[in-house]
Amino acid sequence: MKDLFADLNEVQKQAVSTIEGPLMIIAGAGSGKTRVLTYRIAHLIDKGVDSFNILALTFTNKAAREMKERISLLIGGTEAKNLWMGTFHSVFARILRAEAIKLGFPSNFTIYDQQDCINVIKKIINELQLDTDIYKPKQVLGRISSYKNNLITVRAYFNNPELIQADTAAMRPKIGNIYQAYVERCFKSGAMDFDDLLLRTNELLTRFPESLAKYQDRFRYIMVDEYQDTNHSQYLIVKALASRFENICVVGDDAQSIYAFRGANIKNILNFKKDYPDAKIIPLEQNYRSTQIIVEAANEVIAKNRDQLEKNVWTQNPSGDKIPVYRALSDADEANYVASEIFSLKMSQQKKNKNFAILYRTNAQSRAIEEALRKKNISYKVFGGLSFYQRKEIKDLLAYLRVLVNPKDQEALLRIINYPARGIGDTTVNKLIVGADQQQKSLDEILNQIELLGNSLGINKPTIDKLANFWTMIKSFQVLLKTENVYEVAMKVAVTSGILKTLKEDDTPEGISRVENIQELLNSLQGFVDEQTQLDEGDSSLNFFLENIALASDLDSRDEHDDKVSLMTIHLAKGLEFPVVFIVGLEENLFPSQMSLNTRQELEEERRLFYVALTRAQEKAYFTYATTRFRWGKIVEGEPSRFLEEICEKHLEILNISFTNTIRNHSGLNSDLFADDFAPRYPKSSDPVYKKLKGQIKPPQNLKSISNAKLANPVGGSVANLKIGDYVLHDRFGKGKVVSIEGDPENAKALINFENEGDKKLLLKFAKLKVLG
Ligand SMILES: Nc1ncnc2c1ncn2[C@@H]1O[C@H](COP(=O)(O)OP(=O)(O)OP(=O)(O)O)[C@@H](O)[C@H]1O
Ligand SMILES: [Mg+2]
Repeated sequence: MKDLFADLNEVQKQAVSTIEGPLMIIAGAGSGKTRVLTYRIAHLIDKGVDSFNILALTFTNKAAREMKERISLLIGGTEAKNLWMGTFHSVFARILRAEAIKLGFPSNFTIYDQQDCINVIKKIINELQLDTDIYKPKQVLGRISSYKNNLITVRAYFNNPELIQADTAAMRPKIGNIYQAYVERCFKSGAMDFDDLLLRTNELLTRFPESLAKYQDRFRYIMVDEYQDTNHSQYLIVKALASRFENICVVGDDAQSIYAFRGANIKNILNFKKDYPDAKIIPLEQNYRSTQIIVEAANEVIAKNRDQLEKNVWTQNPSGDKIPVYRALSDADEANYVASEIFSLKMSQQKKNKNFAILYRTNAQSRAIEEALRKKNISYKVFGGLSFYQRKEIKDLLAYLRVLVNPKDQEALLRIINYPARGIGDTTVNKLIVGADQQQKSLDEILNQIELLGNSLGINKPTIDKLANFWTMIKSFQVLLKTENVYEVAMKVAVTSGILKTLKEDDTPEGISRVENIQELLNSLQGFVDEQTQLDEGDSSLNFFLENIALASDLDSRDEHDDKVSLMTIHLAKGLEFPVVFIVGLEENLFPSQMSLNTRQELEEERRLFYVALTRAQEKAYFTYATTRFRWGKIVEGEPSRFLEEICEKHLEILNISFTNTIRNHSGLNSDLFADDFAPRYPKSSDPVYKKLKGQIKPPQNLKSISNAKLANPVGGSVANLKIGDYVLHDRFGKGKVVSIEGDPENAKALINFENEGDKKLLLKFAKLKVLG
């Protein structure tokens, strides 16, 4: 056991050793809040608190995993295993699984992602014959989400004339009706959306005192990181759970509250003292992350905000380099500058790709940067954006799996009922939906009796047969699920449903990459099965796999061993740190965003976002802006962001760079430079910059063009020739010896005896094996 206190300063020690009673740590960026939380948990366990009684809520599941690992290292042993740590959504999804029946939901309820929710809303808007230009589905969903996060149920909505009036005044009087239909439909489908995971937890804790008592008793020590970004619903859950023992510790930074648009409520910080009058409040002011210049520049910007708690963040770190400001002539120029700078720092300072982050305000900005990095052969990973699990082919296969677990999941069922095409048209589907509504049944109940009911629903015999065949197939997969592991079942689904066959018929590069994606999903299922069988109490159910996917944020896939430059929006970068950070697109109307210029509060949130971005940097930060940028299909001109002007010139190194990146002027006269931006500038249509920009508008090349032959056996030749008695090396299981091989060459499986992991049966097609001979 390590001396926990050796790694902490005096104030941090005080925070870690205060274990009883309410405690709030409100402190600046990089001052060790997350570190204190980690050490505090280790200290609690060291003091004899059962890890079973500790709950810690983090911003991402990855952050929770890392904290757990750190705690294990600090205290040794396996105690940290029992800790409940994760995001609000994943922790309370787990609780709801156990308690769902009480709320009228099946325990295998589906978790709808945003796309599922939007699909449901679109259908409702359509059925109510409303105009989607007025009732924009995404906006309607946002509205419903904000009601839910403020615990305004449908009934509460209709009892609140003010809300109804507000929606009516916004020319959307039917929002309440959509909300009502939406909630009913989700309930009928046995599905919860993200907001429901919190709303239903609140319902559970309020309606069922015995459940409240049970979890209060269990979670005797509660900790919340990034407290500034909790919403009302989360606040109430924490408050309810903590009300018995009041051992609650929240850490946060009001200057980093950046999720107001999603309902985060900064008042939660201000109310803490009211809720717990005895609360101890500890400020941390020493920043350990960044150079002096970065800390001072960040302080200067945030000082312009009126709504903030007084703080004095300082650091003993070296003063560091000034922050270069690069004025680019276009987004492509900006991207090339960033890529060249990364390239040269890698050369001159032996930096690794993973030491760099490029942060931007909107996802769309990544495209130009990606292109520039690709040209320089710098590997990168884009976080956010369209995640792997949202791709059509992946959602299709997942929809089959969802129906197996929860046949009431109507979104999933409608997605696959005629995919791949099996002659069940929209008219038939509508008849099924109408029939189900009339008979107060769910679609799966109708399908269960389709041979009996089909006729009365006006469906002809051949179509009834098709429906019956489809449903028999689904049932047969469900039976399989009882005996086979989830990988085997998914493989069977992909083949038998015809998904793989249909995708393989398309031999364009896009089609091939879809097949690859399906194989990647199957790989991850195999990985999941392997991983769960290794854990003593692993839950290897399909349900658990699907839940992990539904709750996974893209950030969870960040791998420290992956040497890649990180590209992400600033919102995602919260809590992270990188040696070198580029903040790009520092232009008025982009950052601060155009949408935020209406009120002081909105502008202040943008400024906090800037503060978050800059304080991610440890050794060096860069600012860039472009005087012209390709946005919304046209070229727009940009002025430097006001945030640049809020930083004292002495912290900046103004680079006056020509288009070719050669001449640098280190004059430091940023005001001159900014003045220059009011002068007429590029582009004119005859201008080379304009032409260059236009040249960029090509659709992105699909880089994957792997032949079908390779797809059929992605492992290549070596494993194909595997013999009994060969020694092999597996990524995770280590060294082993082949005991037997079975099955046809396409689907051969080998039983391998691993030195440390014992016997495992692996499908050679996917197993990452190296033959040692
Ligand atoms: N007492 C200390 N001695 C040495 N390093 C420290 C100390 N406290 C914190 N650090 C380091 O400083 C960095 C910032 O710490 P941490 O991430 O905990 O700060 P934070 O307050 O949570 O930041 P943010 O506001 O960005 O979430 C980390 O690399 C951490 O290991
Ligand atoms: Mg932190």
